[in-house]
Amino acid sequence: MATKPPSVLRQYWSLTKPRIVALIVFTAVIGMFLAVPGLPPLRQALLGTLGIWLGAASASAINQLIDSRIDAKMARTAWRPLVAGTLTPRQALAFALVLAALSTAILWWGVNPLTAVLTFASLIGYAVVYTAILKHATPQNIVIGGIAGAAPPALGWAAVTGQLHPHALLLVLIIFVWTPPHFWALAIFRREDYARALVPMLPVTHGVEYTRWQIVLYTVLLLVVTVLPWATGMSGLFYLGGALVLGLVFLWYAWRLMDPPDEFYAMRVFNYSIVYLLALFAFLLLDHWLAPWLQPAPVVRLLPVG
Ligand code: HEM
Ligand SMILES: CC(C)=CCC/C(C)=C/CC/C(C)=C/COP(=O)(O)OP(=O)(O)O
Repeated sequence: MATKPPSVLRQYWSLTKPRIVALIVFTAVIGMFLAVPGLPPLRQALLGTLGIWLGAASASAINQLIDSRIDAKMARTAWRPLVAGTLTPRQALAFALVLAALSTAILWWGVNPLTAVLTFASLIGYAVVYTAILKHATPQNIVIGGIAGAAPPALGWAAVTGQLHPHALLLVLIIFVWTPPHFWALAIFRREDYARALVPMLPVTHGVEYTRWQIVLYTVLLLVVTVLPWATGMSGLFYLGGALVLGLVFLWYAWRLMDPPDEFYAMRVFNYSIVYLLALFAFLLLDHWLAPWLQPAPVVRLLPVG
């Protein structure tokens, strides 16, 4: 019996890289919650989430449109709708433009112009600067391009406060430093794909051994950077404990990758990177909510009467 082809709706859905965008939106939502005590204003939070999600989804669709020729050469991406021909480039472009316009309109009029501008800049940063230029120009492509993927917590923060606070930039810094170990672990496993598609990813240009060292170095840096929310007074000891445990496990994974038990081990490191970021941001939020209860009780001074 022939299997039914996936519906058109599903094709458009996959154009938005839904699982990656889900984690991106999750970090934006945490940014919103951390920006204010208690709950963020409902309208800004809902419209902000929708606008950021549409912006990231549009960027992903443009990325697939620009990349369709290299996606065709890679086993991991050869099934994508623009490669398989189940969607035409014209359909993908129209879809991406509608999402980008909706994102900008919702954020500009429903949230604030700052969030609209920053989200649009992230969209261009990923869809154009990273995909069309950096990806083919330098093995540092994902380090520089990582700024766009790291921006969402600041977008969420700006959505509910109308400002960019240094604490929001700290969250951006964390994702920025997380991106190289996240991606290079996958790139080690998929290096033949990238070599075939002539994309200068680090394991192709500098070899696997060098890339493993870079992963270890960035993971150490990540451990240091994740202490900063506690060191600057943004988060408490509950967060710090979680960040240190998660970070040390990441470091252990990265260190084992230097001499891996099998060739699939790099994918285990990659999968852990995703669990790591989810859990780290969950710790930030829980710590933020638990703070009033975890604060040491104020010392009551008994003043002598009279
Ligand atoms: C320049 C920055 C980044 C690069 C180059 C990158 C690269 C990749 C690649 C190549 C994949 C595999 C996708 C697939 O097979 O379809 C992936 C998966 C993933 N990435 Fe990233 N990524 C980046 C940033 C981010 C950011 C900022 C997040 C979220 C905050 C993220 C979350 C994820 C998730 C959740 C997956 C798993 C998707 C799934 O299981 O289907 N990535 N990434
Ligand atoms: C507006 C906004 C918040 C934008 C966020 C930008 C965004 C969606 C970043 C994700 C980064 C990412 C998935 C890179 C992988 O692209 P790739 O081309 O290297 O991966 P591929 O080979 O799987 O296509």
